Amino acid sequence: MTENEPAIRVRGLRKTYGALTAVDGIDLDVHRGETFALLGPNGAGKSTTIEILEGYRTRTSGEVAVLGVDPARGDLDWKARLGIVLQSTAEAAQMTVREQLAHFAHFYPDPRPVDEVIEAVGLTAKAKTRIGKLSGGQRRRVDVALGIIGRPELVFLDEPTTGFDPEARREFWQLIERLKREGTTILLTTHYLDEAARLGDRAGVILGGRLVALGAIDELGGREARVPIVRWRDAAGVRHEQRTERPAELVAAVVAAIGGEPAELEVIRPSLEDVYLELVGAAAGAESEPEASEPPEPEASADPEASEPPEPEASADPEASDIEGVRA
Ligand SMILES: Nc1ncnc2c1ncn2[C@@H]1O[C@H](COP(=O)(O)OP(=O)(O)OP(=O)(O)O)[C@@H](O)[C@H]1O
Repeated sequence: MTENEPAIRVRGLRKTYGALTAVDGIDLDVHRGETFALLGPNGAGKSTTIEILEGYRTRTSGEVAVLGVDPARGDLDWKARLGIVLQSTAEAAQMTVREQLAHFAHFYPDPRPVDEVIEAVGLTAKAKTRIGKLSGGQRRRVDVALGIIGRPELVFLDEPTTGFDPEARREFWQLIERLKREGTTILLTTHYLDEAARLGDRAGVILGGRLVALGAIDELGGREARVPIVRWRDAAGVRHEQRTERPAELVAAVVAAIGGEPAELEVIRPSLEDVYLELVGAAAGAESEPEASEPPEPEASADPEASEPPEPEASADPEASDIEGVRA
């Protein structure tokens, strides 16, 4: 792959499981060295997308290149350039943390030192503990450690901090920031919007298998969505709310008008979470309305089944069950 080629290039990606369309025509580039957050509610199609990129799932149609390689044809050398943290991983319960990491380090040409990785995920005190005896959050840290032990160019993190306590999440953020500084490309899915905002350079929101918003973290949803809101209560007790690009000016004017401190004054800058919830809410509202762009209308055909045309590739799916393949 060339310098300018994105780390991940996706065009028209579709995935159906029998009659269900889980991914419905996604176009996406993730640039080298960037941290991209893929956001969306449960069942939106994030894991399906990520697992296709990792080579763990076949796609129904579309083009995909990950580090210049089609994941459907990725060999072990290609896999060794990736770091993968799946949503859940079955580790060897009988092995200690250090044994497990040392075992996986052997699969890679230039692994990170085992103890350095153990420290980076905050498991130094548990290095000699059997994995079966770790807490859920501690096991998740082992998953993350396994994902980065091979010094990957590109890391896939599928809900990496689920089950972490707040302190562990902060430590994890520091670890990701370190990977970013080293130039690692990161594709992250998370339900924690503060995490996406803190770590992500850009984000995409996926809903019903479609990418409905894409952009820099602080621009997602458009400029309008980010305009600060000023709220206060006037001397008569009436509540006011106003959106303005110049909140300080407005507050100064209100103070001057009231002749003192306004009651219950708040200046709010909508967060990524506010914008995300608005996007998801708007899409849910639009879904209940008829879509002009998506025929057929009832009168378009005499065929009662014409509203759900069977698609050639949507028939028997050989992998409609579980993830195939193993970690590199
Ligand atoms: N192996 C499978 N067989 C059949 N349907 C599947 C399979 N895997 C996922 N699906 C369906 O595809 C859709 C997308 O699922 P996916 O796991 O990609 O969503 P997600 O966005 O990752 O959700 P979550 O946030 O809950 O992890 C869902 O409706 C899910 O039920």
